[in-house]
Amino acid sequence: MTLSLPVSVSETFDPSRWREVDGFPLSDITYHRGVERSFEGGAIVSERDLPIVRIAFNRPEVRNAFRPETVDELYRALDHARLTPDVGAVILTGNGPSAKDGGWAFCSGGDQRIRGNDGYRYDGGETSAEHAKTRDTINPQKAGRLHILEVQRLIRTMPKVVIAAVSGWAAGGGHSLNVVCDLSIASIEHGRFKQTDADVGSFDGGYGSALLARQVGDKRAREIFFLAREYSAGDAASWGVVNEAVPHAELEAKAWEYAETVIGKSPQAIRMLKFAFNLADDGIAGQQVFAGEATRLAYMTAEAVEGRDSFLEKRAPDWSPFPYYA
Ligand SMILES: CC(C)(COP(=O)(O)OP(=O)(O)OC[C@H]1O[C@@H](n2cnc3c(N)ncnc32)[C@H](O)[C@@H]1OP(=O)(O)O)[C@@H](O)C(=O)NCCC(=O)NCCSC(=O)CCC(=O)c1ccccc1C(=O)O
Repeated sequence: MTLSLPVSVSETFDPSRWREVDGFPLSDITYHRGVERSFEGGAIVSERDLPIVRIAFNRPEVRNAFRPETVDELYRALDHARLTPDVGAVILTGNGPSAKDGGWAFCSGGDQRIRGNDGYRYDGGETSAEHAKTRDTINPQKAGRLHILEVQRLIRTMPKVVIAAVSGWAAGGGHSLNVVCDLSIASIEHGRFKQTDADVGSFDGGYGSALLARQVGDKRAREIFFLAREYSAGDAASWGVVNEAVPHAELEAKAWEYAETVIGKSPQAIRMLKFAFNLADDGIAGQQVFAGEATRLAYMTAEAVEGRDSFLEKRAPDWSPFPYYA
């Protein structure tokens, strides 16, 4: 097999770090796995997977707005990353710039052109031209969806660290996606933030507002939603909406650095910490996720093995070797 670099998908993308993930027919996002390569005379002689993936919105001409197909693809890629046991960190970003006007976006939320009364509508396939997709091209057979909220829950509950690399606009539902990611880095030149939900008659009354208030404080969160004013990457860093603002050219390298640091830690400790951070805010659902991991740990003990084996061997369990710790 000849090893080669992947096609570049964004000006911020470094093909030497990534390979395309096979088996995913994608149109609205891109999905790559981090690799370490060795070269001889300019040719790649070997390639080793690293525990990092890169998932990116790929609709730069509409500021990376999402339609139901985008959300389906995003969910599938994130879930694949969740289930891949040797992946520990996910970088979520937006490809760019727009070929139309050079603008950059992380994500501008739901695609307003195909918003119906019951949610966002699937494409009817009448046109493949991205810019011609309007409410007249939707598929009338398929119900509207608001399943970006399922993506939010997946990011929140996946036992891996999701790092937002905010390459441009984070607006509306894109603003909320940044909020729900575990860590965030924004481009100083192009990272711009605006919570436009109330401008277009939408409202993220879940993580997008509640977690934002945790991050920036209640008054500031209300300001961001009620006034819907644009704010900069610098503001976002000083308010706690992102961890750091860095020069655009360094954005993905910084995200990689964060991911590399995270995967240098104990997978179990990171998993337990992420779920512990979520627990109080997520109520019983958060407790369930944390307790699920605690159960996995318990299954690894001789005490739990004795419980299973005694059942299978049709005998009374012998708990005597196991102290009542205090
Ligand atoms: C993001 C902007 C501020 C960028 O402004 P600017 O740089 O001046 O670029 P524009 O010229 O406006 O845009 C370029 C081009 O892109 C098109 N476009 C941009 N955003 C969208 C979009 N969201 N949908 C469709 N098209 C978009 C724009 O029309 C231009 O196209 P041309 O053909 O070239 O003219 C600015 O673009 C902007 O404000 N965009 C809209 C932001 C917005 O309001 N988004 C929707 C918020 S509501 C939402 O996201 C709902 C999400 C959801 O599903 C949900 C469901 C249930 C509960 C909660 C949620 C949730 O909020 O998450």
